Amino acid sequence: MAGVAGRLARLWCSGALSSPLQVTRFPALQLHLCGPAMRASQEDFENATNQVKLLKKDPGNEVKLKLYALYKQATEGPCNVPKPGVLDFINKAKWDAWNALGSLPKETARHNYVDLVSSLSASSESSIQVTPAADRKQPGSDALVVTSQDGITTITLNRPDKKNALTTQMYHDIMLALEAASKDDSAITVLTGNGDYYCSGNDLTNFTDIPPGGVEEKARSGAVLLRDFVDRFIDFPKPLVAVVNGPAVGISVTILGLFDIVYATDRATFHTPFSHLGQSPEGCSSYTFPKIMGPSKATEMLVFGKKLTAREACTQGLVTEVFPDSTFQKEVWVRLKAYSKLPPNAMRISKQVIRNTEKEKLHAINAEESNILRERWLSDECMNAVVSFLSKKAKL
Ligand SMILES: CCCC/C=C/CC(=O)SCCNC(=O)CCNC(=O)[C@H](O)C(C)(C)COP(=O)(O)OP(=O)(O)OC[C@H]1O[C@@H](n2cnc3c(N)ncnc32)[C@H](O)[C@@H]1OP(=O)(O)O
Repeated sequence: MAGVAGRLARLWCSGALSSPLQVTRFPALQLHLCGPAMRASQEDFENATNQVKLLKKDPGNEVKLKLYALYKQATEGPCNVPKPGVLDFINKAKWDAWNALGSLPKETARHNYVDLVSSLSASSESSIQVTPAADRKQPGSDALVVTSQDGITTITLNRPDKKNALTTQMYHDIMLALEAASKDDSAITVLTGNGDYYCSGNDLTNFTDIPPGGVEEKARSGAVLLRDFVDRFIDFPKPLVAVVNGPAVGISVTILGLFDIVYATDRATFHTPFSHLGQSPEGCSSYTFPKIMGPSKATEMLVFGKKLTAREACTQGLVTEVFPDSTFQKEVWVRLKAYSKLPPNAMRISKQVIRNTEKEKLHAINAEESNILRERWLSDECMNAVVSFLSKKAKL
């Protein structure tokens, strides 16, 4: 074990692996994206600040500076902070852009910001429509976008360049988002992905961020995180819908057994390659999958890593309905908007009637699966698989 851990550490030090730190797609936008919550009367403006996060293409520094300046002017008024030093290039460029707007009124700046974002959105072909609740707080990073509209709270995985792989930060943010969604006034909660993938599962670079306590401590804290994460899905009180917009891998597949409805594009695939990765099932799939599809079909997926097409997953009961990719978004959202108009308390209580008898059992299974995985993560089989992927030698 120490040998493989050492190889992992050496590979990391050699720079062969990518950084374990959260990669932010448009770092220059951070300041304005983290701005204060807007009032309801500024809904268009708030929508625009969210749409910026879903742009598929980096708009370039010039546009980012314009967005930054307009955001500052719209929210704080004319620039009256001290000019940064000449060597502080980035902050000076931002200051110059803001200062150049002179005494432009806040309302005009807001209007110009919305116009600029909508022109960028149109050219970036984003397929996701976003209108957040006026007072919704966004999670701590751009990798997750939470919106609320038409009685539906939507949690969107937003790391398309990494196939929406889940970083440690994203697990925490999803937990926070679920917590907030369980209390907000929406009737239905949706999890979906931005880009061509739904989710490629656990971000394998999570394994490279070894704390001072070493790999044992890493495995222990990973198991705690996993257990907490899955517990939130077990306990989620409202109808929970997965809108599977593309291929799904690993934990994003296993937790589908805890969703109430799973809609998939016909482009989606469902893959749980745990043996290939030296790992074992999580997300309560060791219980839900045999129950949903029978033990032998579950074994093909969870033990032998058989990848299912959307239609196969539907035949086996993991997916509720499959839609042609060309009409997927339209059909699914029309359907969900209609469902979201049903009486929310009745839906919540009916879900409880269906799910509550199993809750205790699911929590016990989650605890057991997390413990077993903690051991697996320390195995040579797992470490070799991770090293292999991170050194670009292997893909699924
Ligand atoms: C709390 C802890 C819980 C832990 C439990 C979880 C269990 C699991 O989820 S196990 C499943 C883990 N996932 C994987 O093993 C998938 C690994 N990825 C791949 O095999 C391929 O990337 C994939 C088949 C998904 C897509 O292949 P391609 O279409 O050829 O795309 P790329 O490989 O070029 O991917 C683009 C870009 O994204 C990075 N990527 C994708 N998935 C992951 C991932 N899971 N972890 C880290 N990085 C990922 C990939 O490396 C590419 O990055 P760049 O090379 O920097 O562009």
